[in-house]
Amino acid sequence: MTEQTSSPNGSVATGTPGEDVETKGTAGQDAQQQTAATPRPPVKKAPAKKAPAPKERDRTGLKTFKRRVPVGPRERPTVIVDNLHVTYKVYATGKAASGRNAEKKGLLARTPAIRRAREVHAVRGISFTAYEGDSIGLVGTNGSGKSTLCSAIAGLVPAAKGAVYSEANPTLLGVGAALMNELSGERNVILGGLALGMSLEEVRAKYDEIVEFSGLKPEFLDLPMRTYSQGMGARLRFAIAASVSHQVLMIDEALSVGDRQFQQRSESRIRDLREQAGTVFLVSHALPTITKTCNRVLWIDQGKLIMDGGVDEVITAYTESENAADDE
Ligand SMILES: Nc1ncnc2c1ncn2[C@@H]1O[C@H](COP(=O)(O)OP(=O)(O)OP(=O)(O)O)[C@@H](O)[C@H]1O
Repeated sequence: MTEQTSSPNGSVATGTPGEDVETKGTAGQDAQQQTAATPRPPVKKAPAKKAPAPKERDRTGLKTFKRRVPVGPRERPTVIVDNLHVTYKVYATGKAASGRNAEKKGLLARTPAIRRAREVHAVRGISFTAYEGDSIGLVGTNGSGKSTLCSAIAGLVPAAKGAVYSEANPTLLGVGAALMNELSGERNVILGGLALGMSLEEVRAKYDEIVEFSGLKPEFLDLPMRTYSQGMGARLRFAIAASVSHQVLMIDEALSVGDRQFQQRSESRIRDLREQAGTVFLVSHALPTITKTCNRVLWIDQGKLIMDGGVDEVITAYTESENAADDE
């Protein structure tokens, strides 16, 4: 289990609270496998080095820890969110009315703008544990903190307080996920695949599958992404991201812009990812999509976790609360 850090090279440290930190990576595994396959002459054993002390906090304000007790595959926690708080500092411009503009306040006053810092407390003490095989829907009204929570899990926004621990580097797939607008769809498939850690050969091998999944017509692949509709862009992003297995994949409204056929394909792909023992978070206002793809739902309101439970239970409570608010 790792704390999600935002290290520039994307590496992730693994650890358990109170124990020493280990770095998880394929390089180390490869080295181990190589050692097993090729016998080497005995070498003098170096005195055991003291393992480095755990990182207290990185610049995201998150800690690193190592799991102590091995647990069964389906009970393996993949993400632990512990009393997480996220705040944004925003600057609101105000107008100081003075002199001949004294009576002209607001938009008409031509006096210098005053920048006032205001804090938005977007996530307020959320705690939960996600397990392998979980597909977790995040529901809540606009501005309740769902996207912020996902960004914090992905290490894209720092925690003001609390921590996020993650088994792997969570991948966040949002409607604004970074592809290059000036490049063609084809180039973006290659770029996106490389960004997800595939080699060029792997991307080439998966290219046709990605394009087919996206449902984009071949003639569009030569065109720059800026000429694509929002739905077409979202389909390509999802197709690229879904072409690799993710231990933790977060999808933030990225499915809502595709057509019905694409949504069905995506829902089925999310179920596959889940079955491959990954963890999927799905932010969506489309409750039927959540019902079809998730086994668990978190209801967030005003930055707080209101309910964490089975799909029917949480969706029913959330819908009732929404209906009651509409009646008021
Ligand atoms: N970059 C930002 N800077 C300042 N405030 C932000 C920023 N992003 C979000 N917020 C604020 O944080 C709060 C939570 O926003 P967030 O986008 O996480 O909610 P959400 O539940 O995902 O909303 P929606 O369903 O509309 O996408 C809101 O009050 C929002 O105004």
